[in-house]
Amino acid sequence: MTTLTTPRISELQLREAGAALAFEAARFAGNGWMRGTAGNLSLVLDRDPLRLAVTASGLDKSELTERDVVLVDADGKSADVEDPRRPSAESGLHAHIAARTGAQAIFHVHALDAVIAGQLWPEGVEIRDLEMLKGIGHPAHDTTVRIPVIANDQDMTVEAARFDAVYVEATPEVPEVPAIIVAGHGMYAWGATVEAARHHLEITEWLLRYEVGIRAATR
Ligand SMILES: CSC[C@@H](O)[C@@H](O)C(=O)COP(=O)(O)O
Ligand SMILES: [Zn+2]
Repeated sequence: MTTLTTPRISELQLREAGAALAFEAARFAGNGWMRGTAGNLSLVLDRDPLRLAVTASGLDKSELTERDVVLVDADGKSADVEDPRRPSAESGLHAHIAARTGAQAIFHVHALDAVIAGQLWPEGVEIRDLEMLKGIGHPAHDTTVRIPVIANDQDMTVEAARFDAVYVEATPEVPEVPAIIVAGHGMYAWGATVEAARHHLEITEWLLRYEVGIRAATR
């Protein structure tokens, strides 16, 4: 059995996280958002110190099993000395989003509409007057919600800094926007539970699909 460097996290916890993430990945792959090896998913298992289960790198995301996760630390580095597998190349940004937002689940997919939206609106995608906005915690009317866009980089410390430059924390009046687009790459969404992160991902993708579609239809 693997000896985890964080004794509070058991092999069973890691497997359960792996099973939950494999289930979500199969669903998202079915939507065409995780083609081939694209995308990665994570779940926070401990806060102090921060530990996440993140999908292992380079795997076909449509056929993950409960074993296909790696335990990582706050820098996105493997926290399991005995696990030879590489965690997702984007683990560092997952860990940063978990730390910065307090989210428990962070999902990254290569949804095509997110990439097109990031190209069309590099300053952020402004959305208003759609009922589906309520699905990411915002009013359907009389307010404009901006999905932030950051540039792509292979260095996750660069991406983390770009995240901080656009992320707006919730206030008592205005909730956070639980999603971000990475230009030329894909999108991230997060939430307090696996289900909340999934809902935020699916609803944001719908909103982006609408914006891209209405733009094409009215040109
Ligand atoms: C077509 S895979 C592109 C990868 O570089 C990356 O962006 C990605 O989403 C998957 O990386 P991974 O390291 O497997 O988690
Ligand atoms: Zn990616």
